[in-house]
Amino acid sequence: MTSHPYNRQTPSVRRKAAVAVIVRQRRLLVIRRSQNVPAPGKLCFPGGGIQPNESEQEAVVREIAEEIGVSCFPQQKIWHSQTSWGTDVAWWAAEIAEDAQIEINLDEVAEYFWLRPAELHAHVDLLPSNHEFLSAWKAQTFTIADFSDPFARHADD
Ligand SMILES: Nc1nc2c([nH]c(=O)n2[C@H]2C[C@H](O)[C@@H](COP(=O)(O)OP(=O)(O)OP(=O)(O)O)O2)c(=O)[nH]1
Repeated sequence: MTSHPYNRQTPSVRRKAAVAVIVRQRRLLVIRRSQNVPAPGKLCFPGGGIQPNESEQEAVVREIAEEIGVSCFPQQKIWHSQTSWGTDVAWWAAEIAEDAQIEINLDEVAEYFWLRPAELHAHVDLLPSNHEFLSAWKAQTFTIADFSDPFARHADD
């Protein structure tokens, strides 16, 4: 048996998820998953499973409201992947208001951070599929508006 964090899911059930990539001042909004959810303690983006009859954008909006208590505005689908445990993940660039007050739902989220892509890439607790996302970004498989060279050192870093 493999030991990935989601291996208790039935392989024949293809699940879909949508996550929000939220950027502020060259940093990404990252959550640490609580102890009550699969992959406890891992770092990832806010997001989650898409419910039946829900669009990817609707799932992003709902999950971000549930997890971090803010309104979120999906802008563009930037990537799509399939995890090693068979979940289809849609990666959406999304915005929150500059003055949005983040209030995490402690049932699902232990804490949140704003991290540079390089810091996240090097983090030992990063969810493996998010590592793949960062590698694809680094390889310019996709781009994110106003953030063309995410791993370059910057004067403000
Ligand atoms: N939330 C989130 N899920 C991610 C990321 N990267 C990634 O591969 N996933 C995968 C893990 C899961 O297979 C799926 C959604 O996970 P989840 O556990 O957050 O979703 P959820 O709370 O809605 O779970 P459920 O209620 O649908 O069972 O997407 C990410 O950055 N954030």
